[in-house]
Amino acid sequence: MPEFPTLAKLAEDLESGRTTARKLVEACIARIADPAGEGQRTFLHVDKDAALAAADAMDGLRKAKAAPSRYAGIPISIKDLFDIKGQVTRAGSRALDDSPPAEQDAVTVARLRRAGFVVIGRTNMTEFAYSGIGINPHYGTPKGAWNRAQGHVPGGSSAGAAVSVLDGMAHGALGTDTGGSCRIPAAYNGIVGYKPTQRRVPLDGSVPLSFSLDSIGPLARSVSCCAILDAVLANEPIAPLKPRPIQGMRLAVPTTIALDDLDAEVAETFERALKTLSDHGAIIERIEMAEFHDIGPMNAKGGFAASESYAWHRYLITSKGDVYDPRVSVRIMRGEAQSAADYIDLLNERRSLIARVNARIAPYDALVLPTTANTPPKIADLADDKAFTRENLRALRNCTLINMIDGCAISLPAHRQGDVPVGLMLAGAGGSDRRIFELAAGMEAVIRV
Ligand SMILES: NC(=O)CC[C@H](N)C(=O)O
Repeated sequence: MPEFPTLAKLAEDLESGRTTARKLVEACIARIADPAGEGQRTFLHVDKDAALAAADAMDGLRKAKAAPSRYAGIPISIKDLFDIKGQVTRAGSRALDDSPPAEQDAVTVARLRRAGFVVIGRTNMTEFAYSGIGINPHYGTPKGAWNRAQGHVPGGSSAGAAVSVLDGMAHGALGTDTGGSCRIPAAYNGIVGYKPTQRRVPLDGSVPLSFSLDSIGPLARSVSCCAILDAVLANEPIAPLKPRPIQGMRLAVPTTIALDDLDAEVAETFERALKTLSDHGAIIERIEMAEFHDIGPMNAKGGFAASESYAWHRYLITSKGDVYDPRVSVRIMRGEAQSAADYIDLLNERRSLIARVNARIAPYDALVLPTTANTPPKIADLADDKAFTRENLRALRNCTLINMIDGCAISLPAHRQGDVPVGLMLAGAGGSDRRIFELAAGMEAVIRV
């Protein structure tokens, strides 16, 4: 598989004139169009003319020394969940086909454009962002990085986002993460995915799954690529990332739930990464997190996603229910049975959970855990609903813990070159985004021995 450049390398090449925005966009479009590749299933829409026009505009500004940032002209992909002015937002569904085109860009899309990034197209996703697996029965499922001849899932819901970065069809991707949807596809494809503290990045102009948990984040090829995109999304200055030395990092491994039922490759890779970190001087403590036991019962009636998505879908699903993926509609309809009191209980229980977990993890720099319990399953093995449900839960379980505690987290590739991709997740309390980036930058190079 070819190694594609980081945003820093692309910025250097643009600055020195070794490449241009037009060349970058043309190369991405050619890769998307390659009939032997995954482009057809990765993108739901590519506006070639608009991307080329934006690229030429950035090349012009750079020549005039007026580029809006060092990254101006770099093509990025946008998950189909976001509004792009003039385009219909379908959220990976057919139920929104008759919707009018968006009148304006989502706030996050507008921020990326303001920094000069070029929108290359809309990426495929699981319908309405449900599931961590990445299967879409309406538009096809892009094959993930692992064992392409056999066809393994890309992870989801930001499935096309991850594959677009993996295959050089874009150099960064805009995704969303409600229960792992930036981190899972990143882990399954050997790239980096980031879930920010929810409140840092505005949700305006994106289709909600669960507005309490939805977070908007990047998928890209390195920690610093994600930090750059995250800064743009949060409307913060793009500050150079100072990697934290591993020596002296205080890391906690939650032994409750997070290490249950791991595939052998996940367990081995995780333990090897911990050993490497400890050899480099990290102080690693395995801690019980009894609070995590509360989360399963909290979600027994479908959790926030059921009531919040049901509120959004209830009219649409009455008229268009037949075109929904039944695996999605069955989960949305769980919201019908939740009462207002159930929902209020959930809000209160979550508030208490966040306070207790934050107190427990306060002495540590970060939590460290496997991003997913499983390695990417074969697409063909998930035709059976039971197998799908089981693997979906194993994909989502660890990531969801962090959405429930209103935290932030990054998934880093931890496997050896050539092995099945396995992600290592570093997570912190809400608001510790900068620290998580600095810690991740410090360990990124050494954990992939
Ligand atoms: N969008 C996501 O992050 C997936 C999360 C969602 N909790 C699901 O179960 O499908």
